[in-house]
Amino acid sequence: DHVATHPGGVARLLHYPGTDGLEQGFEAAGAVETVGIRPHCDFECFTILLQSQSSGLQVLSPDGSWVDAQPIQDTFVMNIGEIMTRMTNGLYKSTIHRVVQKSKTERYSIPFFFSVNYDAVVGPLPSCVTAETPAKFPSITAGEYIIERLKLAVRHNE
Ligand SMILES: O=C(O)CCC(=O)C(=O)O
Ligand SMILES: [Fe+2]
Repeated sequence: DHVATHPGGVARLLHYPGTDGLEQGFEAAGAVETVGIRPHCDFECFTILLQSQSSGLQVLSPDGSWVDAQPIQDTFVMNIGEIMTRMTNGLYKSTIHRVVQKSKTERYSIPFFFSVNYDAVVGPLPSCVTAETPAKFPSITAGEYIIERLKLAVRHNE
């Protein structure tokens, strides 16, 4: 529709080398911090992820446990991003996920982050705002929001 006439889109080409020897005692070794990607939500509207047949991607379940998103041949994983959460006023929740590379097999993945137009103002859609659930997020352009989140992520990794 009108917020996706010239949408932003970014793809990452990721390679996680095999981690020989980390399979046992992985968590104890504190390797979660160093091999893979820390827990995060994607910022954009949604993500389409292609992953090789080596596992590693995990999704945080509402009960607080990490669930393996086992690769399924010829399928993509879709993640809801934070812009979608904001547009739906929290109804569609962005998924917290991480990558824990503890396999001897190397892993490749290609996430494609689909944003709406960077100059589109995103905020809770009128159909998602009611008297019982007032707007939980201010409106902001998608581009400004993504820059803000990227800056935070960079600061976090310092
Ligand atoms: O490599 C993966 O499977 C996930 C990558 C990811 O979550 C990200 O780049 O935001
Ligand atoms: Fe991600």
